[in-house]
Amino acid sequence: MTQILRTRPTRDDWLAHPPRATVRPRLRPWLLDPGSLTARIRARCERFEVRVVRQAPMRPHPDEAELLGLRPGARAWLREVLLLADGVPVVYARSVLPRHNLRGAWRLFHGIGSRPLGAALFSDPRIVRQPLRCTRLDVRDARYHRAMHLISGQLRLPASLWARRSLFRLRGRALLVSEVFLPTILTLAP
Ligand SMILES: C=C(O[C@@H]1C=C(C(=O)O)C=C[C@H]1O)C(=O)O
Repeated sequence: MTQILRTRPTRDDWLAHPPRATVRPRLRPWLLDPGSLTARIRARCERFEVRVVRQAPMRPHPDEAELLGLRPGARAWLREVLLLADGVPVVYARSVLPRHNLRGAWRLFHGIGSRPLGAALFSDPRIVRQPLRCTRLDVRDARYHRAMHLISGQLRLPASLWARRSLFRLRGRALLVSEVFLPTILTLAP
């Protein structure tokens, strides 16, 4: 019998609240904090660093495209970074911006370089964050494998990783930011 792997997570797998039964208590504040993840990490380490892994036009994950109202297969601007606390990767983050949103107000996205996106997002009162959603990524999801690839040799990944995401809107135009928490996030104070 051929096993049909559903591509997941689909939209309905992203939850408004992390389930108490499956999310470790120390991880919950990281999934739920509506503030800047950059600021939260910075407050818990000596040296914070954004390592830009890729910033280029790419096809987003199907559920990302759906959330951004892009037709399947459409390309968008993808920014992938690792956030490091005292030299250790603690988050794999990916931000997706529809290319037609790149002009105008979201042009900040283009030139941000290795400065943390969050610093720009949370300093502009015109930018509104939509509610956070979270999910557990496992080997069925390309983002799990991407995180695995990016930190291969540095960390051993568990069978699944919790992630959160939210839309940021500026003049109605959306940017999707997703943050995958690596096991090392638990070495920081909750
Ligand atoms: C949205 C934020 O920006 C962080 C920094 C990012 C970047 O520099 O690409 C991406 C995602 C976030 O973890 C934040 O700090 O909350």
